[in-house]
Amino acid sequence: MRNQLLTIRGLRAVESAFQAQNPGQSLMARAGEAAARWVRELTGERPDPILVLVGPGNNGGDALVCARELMALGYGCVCVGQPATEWTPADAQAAHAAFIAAGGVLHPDIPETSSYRFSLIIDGLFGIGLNQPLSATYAAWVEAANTLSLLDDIPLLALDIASGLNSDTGLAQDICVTATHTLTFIANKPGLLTADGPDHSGEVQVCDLDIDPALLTLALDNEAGNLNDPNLWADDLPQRALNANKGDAGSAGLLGGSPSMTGALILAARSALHSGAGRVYAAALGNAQSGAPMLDPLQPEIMFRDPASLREAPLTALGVGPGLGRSDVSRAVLASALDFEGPLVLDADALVLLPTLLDAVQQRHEPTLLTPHPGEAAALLCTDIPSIEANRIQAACDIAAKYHATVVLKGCGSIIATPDGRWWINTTGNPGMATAGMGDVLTGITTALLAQGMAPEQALCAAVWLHGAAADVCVESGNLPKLGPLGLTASEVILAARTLLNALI
Ligand SMILES: NC(=O)C1=CN([C@@H]2O[C@H](COP(=O)(O)OP(=O)(O)OC[C@H]3O[C@@H](n4cnc5c(N)ncnc54)[C@H](O)[C@@H]3O)[C@@H](O)[C@H]2O)[C@@H](O)CC1
Ligand SMILES: [K+]
Repeated sequence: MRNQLLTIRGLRAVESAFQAQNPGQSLMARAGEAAARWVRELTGERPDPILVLVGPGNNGGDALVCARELMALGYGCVCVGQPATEWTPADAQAAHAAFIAAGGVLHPDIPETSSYRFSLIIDGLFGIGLNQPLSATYAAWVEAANTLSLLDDIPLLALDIASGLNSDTGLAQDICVTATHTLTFIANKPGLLTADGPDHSGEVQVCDLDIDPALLTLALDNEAGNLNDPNLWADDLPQRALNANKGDAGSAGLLGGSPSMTGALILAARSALHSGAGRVYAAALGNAQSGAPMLDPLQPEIMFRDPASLREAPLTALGVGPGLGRSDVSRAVLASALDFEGPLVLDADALVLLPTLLDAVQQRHEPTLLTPHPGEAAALLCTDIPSIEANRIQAACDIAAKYHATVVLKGCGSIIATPDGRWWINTTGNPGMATAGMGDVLTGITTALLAQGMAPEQALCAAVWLHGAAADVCVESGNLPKLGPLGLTASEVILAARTLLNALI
């Protein structure tokens, strides 16, 4: 259950099902109490006052329940918000009434803090009900909260989701809370994990409010996704029998490397080799006279072929695109690769050329996997990058459906999607990966796992997870030497991914 990612529609369905099954019980009380518990952990007993920002709906109700709990324990709370009106939702009205009855005061604005400091800020302005830009007053409170948190190093705890962040898409409004912690209710949400979400959510804890898991499963709609987690695919990772020979571990082919971009092909091939493929073949566009490599001196295990003869090798998976270029020759090579009767990974320039070969890719009988970054995704859907980033999950699902392919839309919170509309969000990885060659490494890992017999969905989820986790290992502060985020190289990620892969089998 903890791996499920619910859209707003799914969350509303769970809420309704809960209310139908448990009339009179308040999820808001559970949410507010859980928030107060985390505040106590974060601040310790009897700290300086806590600033509580209270919005007009149920998110504000959560904040008032939390404030009332804290006040009962002797905490000073400075609560800022508008009084309840006839339009305030019923649960939130009850929270307002109980707060006032307990002696609480709602301030119309954030008071001057020159004589004291806050120990923590609670963002209870908006949750999943946010459906328009923040008005001037709320925007001013958000900016003040962000500034106080940053300048005074104060924890900023968002209830459910940072105000200003879209729970489905992870898109932040121009003014949006930058939380250091988020306590999210019922289930995890895609908007916390992709696009702007991670930058605005801080440390995320999921509080399921003790909802019966069966009810959650029943109420799930077909839009729900999951976290990409090793439990989904670790059992499917390649195994080596004691009696194995290299033929049992598959043969990965990599095709690309036009004259000015041979490095991309070499990185992909090295990555496939270090991810367990029994044999790795690489073919660069051009010929020896035009400078195409026929040997990688640092990795002489890779067998180079020319593009025309690559398919004569006993390939069990083929990756096309790293350094492919966009020339007529590149397109012709790609068109011919679409006939490959085995799993095919398409990346980089192959993706940019693919819209002109739509029929051919749709008609493939064997699995196709696409690994676009947002720019390549825009080319695949004949749109622009902002349209892709506006709804990354939708974009990944649209590409998967259009090209009949298993897809990863790379970026912060990579989205893996299948043609039947299922999707996962990957949470490994870090900004150190924003460097040339990283995508080629992912192509190599994916092609190698497919070559060794993994199914497309599992292979892509595993490759994306390993790729990000390897980069995380490289930059983790406990691990010396610290290899990034600045200056992390794709080559270093290849080696770390090998270590993680072997730790998981
Ligand atoms: N309904 C339930 O069963 C539960 C709801 N919970 C809380 O309730 C939240 C959802 O509550 P609501 O649906 O009341 O929505 P919110 O509290 O997120 O938003 C309040 C209302 O403000 C209005 N609004 C949206 N954007 C605005 C803007 N920019 N400026 C001014 N007004 C705006 C909308 O009409 C919205 O309904 C969740 O995120 C969660 O925090 C929790 O208490 C758990 C249980
Ligand atoms: K909030």
